[in-house]
Amino acid sequence: MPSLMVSTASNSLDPLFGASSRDVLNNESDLDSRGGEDWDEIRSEQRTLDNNVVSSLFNESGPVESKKLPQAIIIGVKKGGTRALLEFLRVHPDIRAVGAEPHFFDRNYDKGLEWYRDRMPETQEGQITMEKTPSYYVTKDVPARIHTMSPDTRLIVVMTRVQDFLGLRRVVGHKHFHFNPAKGFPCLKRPEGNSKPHCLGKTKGRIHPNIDPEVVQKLRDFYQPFNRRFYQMTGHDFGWGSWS
Ligand SMILES: Nc1ncnc2c1ncn2[C@@H]1O[C@H](COP(=O)(O)OS(=O)(=O)O)[C@@H](OP(=O)(O)O)[C@H]1O
Repeated sequence: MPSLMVSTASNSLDPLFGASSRDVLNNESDLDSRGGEDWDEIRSEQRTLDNNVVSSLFNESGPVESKKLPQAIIIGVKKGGTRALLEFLRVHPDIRAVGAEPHFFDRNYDKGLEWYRDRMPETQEGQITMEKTPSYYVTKDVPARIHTMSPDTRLIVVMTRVQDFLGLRRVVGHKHFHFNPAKGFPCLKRPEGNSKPHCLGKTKGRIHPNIDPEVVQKLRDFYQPFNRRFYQMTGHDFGWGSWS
């Protein structure tokens, strides 16, 4: 299970963004934000989840709702399981999230905060508004921009293992998940009823190529000093590169 790093926008993430890393991944195909089949698939996944899972946990006759700027943003990392994390989080009744990646702080910043707010779902008092755009992690201007919006925004980075965060009530648990051996990861299921568990689509759970062990070793050696710096910053040794 991936883990999370949680920070607030007042904690600078600049050390993570070397000048050369600026926008380095923005030209890659972005399966969560491009048009076409993947997009449709995610939109339809979104609808299914909204209809089948989330809405069943909401009280329709609740107080008046309004759109708010996000208090928590999953900013990375790409391919770190950010979609799964967001979908799992939004099962919680105190979390409302926008399905599509808004890319506000990297690509759409000139559209302004009202444009951004308008992308967000309606929320009731006490609910947390969230979004995820993993390319924020590799865009140098993003931390300062989020800080300008609100220094209290929670920034979430998927690392290697899950910890408690956001101070949520314990509502979501094992009963909401089913491990799918073919996919190799857990999928959402409704705790009540016996409908089929809902897995994210074919862009998740790709078959990985075998990588030459020499190349793997080169990558480990290359990243070792960066990992060490990161362990120092976070005060936690993640042990990356030490497994065989
Ligand atoms: N439970 C669950 N559901 C769905 N996907 C899961 C899950 N757990 C991990 N993963 C793996 O997360 C990888 C995709 O990460 P992201 O959603 O962050 O991708 S993206 O950057 O937004 O395109 C993707 O990895 P790859 O298949 O290697 O691409 C998924 O397999």
